[in-house]
Amino acid sequence: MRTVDIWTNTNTSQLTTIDMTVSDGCGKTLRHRQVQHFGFEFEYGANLVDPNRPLEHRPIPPVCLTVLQRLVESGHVDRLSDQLTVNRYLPGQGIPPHIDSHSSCEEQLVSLSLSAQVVMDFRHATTGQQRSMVVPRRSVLIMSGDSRYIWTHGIAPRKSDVVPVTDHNGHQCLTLQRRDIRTSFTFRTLRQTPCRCNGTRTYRTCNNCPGVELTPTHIFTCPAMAAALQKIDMDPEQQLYTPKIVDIAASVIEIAVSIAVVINEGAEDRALSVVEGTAPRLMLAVEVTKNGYIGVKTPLLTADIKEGDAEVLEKTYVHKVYEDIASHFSETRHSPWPQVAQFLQSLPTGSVVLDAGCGNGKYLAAYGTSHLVMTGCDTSIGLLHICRSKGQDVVVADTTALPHRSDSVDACISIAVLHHLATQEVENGEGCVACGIVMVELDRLFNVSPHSCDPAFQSPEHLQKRRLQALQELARVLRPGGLALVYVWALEQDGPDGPSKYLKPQSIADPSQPASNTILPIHTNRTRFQSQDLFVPWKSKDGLTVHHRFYHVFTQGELESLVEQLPSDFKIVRNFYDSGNWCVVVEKLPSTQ
Ligand SMILES: O=C(O)CCC(=O)C(=O)O
Ligand SMILES: [Fe+2]
Repeated sequence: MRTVDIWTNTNTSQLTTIDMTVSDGCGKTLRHRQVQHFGFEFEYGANLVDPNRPLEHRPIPPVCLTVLQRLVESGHVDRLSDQLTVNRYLPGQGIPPHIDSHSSCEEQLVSLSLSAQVVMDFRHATTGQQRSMVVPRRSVLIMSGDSRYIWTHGIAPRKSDVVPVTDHNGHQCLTLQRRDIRTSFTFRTLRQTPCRCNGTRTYRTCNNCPGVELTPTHIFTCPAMAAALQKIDMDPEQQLYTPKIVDIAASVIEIAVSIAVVINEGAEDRALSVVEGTAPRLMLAVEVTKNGYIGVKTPLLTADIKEGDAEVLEKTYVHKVYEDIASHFSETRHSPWPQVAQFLQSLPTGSVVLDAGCGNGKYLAAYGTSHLVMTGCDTSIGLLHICRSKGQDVVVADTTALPHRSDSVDACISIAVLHHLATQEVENGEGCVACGIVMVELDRLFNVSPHSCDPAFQSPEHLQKRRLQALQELARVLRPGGLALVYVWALEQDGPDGPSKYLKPQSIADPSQPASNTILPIHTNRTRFQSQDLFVPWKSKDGLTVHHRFYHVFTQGELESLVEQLPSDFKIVRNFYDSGNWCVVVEKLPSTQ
């Protein structure tokens, strides 16, 4: 795969002549994006081009062919196309993973990107290998060979992408970049020569229904699927789409062969619509490989990703990572921190205590706490399994939306949780100062109204919103007179007793400037933090995979200023620094009524 820049000396303004209005049946507003076809219609649902139905009144605009001609002349593309699809994506929209039909279209696919960059995800249909690639604005992506036939391509429906960048010190970092409206031009050529794949790519026959092809539609109507789910005591419409999907997928697939989405030959729009009708959160993708074999199973995050940057960061770089590393992480988390244990030990006998973000439950059974009634919650199913195996009382819950009743617990602890909550404060160097959205000239040419940033995004309250929300939830569930202990990781790793144990003995202060807000640096473990928002790497046990966890490390006073935003019946009774963490004990004042 190569990306090619062809824009130098090209008059891109001519492309404004492309009419995106949805007027004559060739344009469509799909759930995911707006689409316009030229030359022939590419029928996304059926994944085919009908060669007998040319769009006579809608030929490919000459200006588009001129651009393509340049690519032919430069030897990048082998011929001019006869079919063009223009896709326009708003931030939050995408295209499901798919392989464009090869029975209808020749091998080479050309996709021209205007307006804004996006991250495109590729996945190898047989090995499951995944690659994400930034497709720059004003670039041409040419797919042929394996990238055309064996790798699926897709754009996740979200409002921002995490992309690799190099900071001013030459360090590799990841940065969160908001998406902007993007328009792509996909050129296809109707098939005239036999496909190289020799027709091996067919749907597999359903194990349950002899002679019936396992198309996406069939998967959702096959009685075997419902029966298989029943066998493992699952309601197909409800529980299938829970975070548990990762654990249960393997056993279900053994029984039913296939559940959920088949990504195949562009029939994905249909498959996904079936799923989205019933799936608010997670879905399972089953890929059909080149040989019609149903293989890779992948949990995909869907709807929630659209909600905003903070959720993207937390879901991808906190929740998913803890899910992936749960057992290894748990092995490294044994000893309760002494001051947390002391706090628990000091509580009156019979106190009901909530550990919000309990991880592997190390405080739920800490030494000297048998006089307490402990309950925990976390987002990681893997870690909660570990708690359950120890007989601990836990539920799945996000700390920003606790399921517990108001005024219901005598005390709560939130240890090393708030610093995983992201906000929208990550900025981009260009464009709007508050959110980094950059308007580029082509958007205006396409008649899109200029970006105007929501002023609410700029207020300090907004920037702290999710961390404050978590504190508010602790405050809500606490009974009047109850106490909450909160620990967050400190930016400052040098306390009154010298450098924290986290730092390597030889670690020296980094002389470089703190990284600007535009990038989220990848932190070097056991060194001092250079930035408040960062990714902290976690190496898998075999050393082969590095996961990145998002952190917002707190500066001195930041936690207190959050607590001060709680209603006036909350009072800080103690604030202190403990081994690289900022800590507060907060009391919900007894009711005066
Ligand atoms: O927007 C893009 O670049 C990809 C479009 C695409 O994959 C398609 O139309 O089949
Ligand atoms: Fe495609």
